[in-house]
Amino acid sequence: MKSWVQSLLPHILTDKNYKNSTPGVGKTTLGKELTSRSGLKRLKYFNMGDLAQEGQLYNGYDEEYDCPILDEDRVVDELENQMREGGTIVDYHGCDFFPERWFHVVFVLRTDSSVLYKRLETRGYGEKKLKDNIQCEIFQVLYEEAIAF
Ligand SMILES: Nc1ncnc2c1ncn2[C@@H]1O[C@H](COP(=O)(O)OP(=O)(O)O)[C@@H](O)[C@H]1O
Repeated sequence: MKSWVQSLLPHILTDKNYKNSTPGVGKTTLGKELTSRSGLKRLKYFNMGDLAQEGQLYNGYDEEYDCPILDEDRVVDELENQMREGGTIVDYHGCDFFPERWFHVVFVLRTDSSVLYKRLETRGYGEKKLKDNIQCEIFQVLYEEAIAF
């Protein structure tokens, strides 16, 4: 994934597995809701942001966007065994560095730009990060990425 896109977006839904979208569109909310409603054959939920933080799966820091840079190879290594089992929802903003064989379906969540703006503002995003994320949503960057996946 291009680093500027990676830094813009904090989180993909991946039985084989689901996920893909701009921050603030509702991936975490929906992912957890799906997991809680999945009954006895319960789906597993992985939030890539949390996973990366727990394992410190970073290979640098992006000063411009004030966020750590994900070490994609280590993330793939970390998830490989879990993904082989299936039944997993992966919550992340992009999908292009994940092996295609991991997923049955990728969902791209979308939110009206004005709603998204307020949500990201509430998160305390700086002006540049806020503006770039909104532009990313308007220009459908992650949607296009998912289509090409
Ligand atoms: N369907 C929805 N309707 C209204 N608010 C929502 C909905 N989904 C999420 N939200 C709210 O939007 C904010 C961002 O949701 P979140 O799930 O954290 O997004 P993401 O994981 O994509 O960053 C949260 O405050 C959440 O409560």
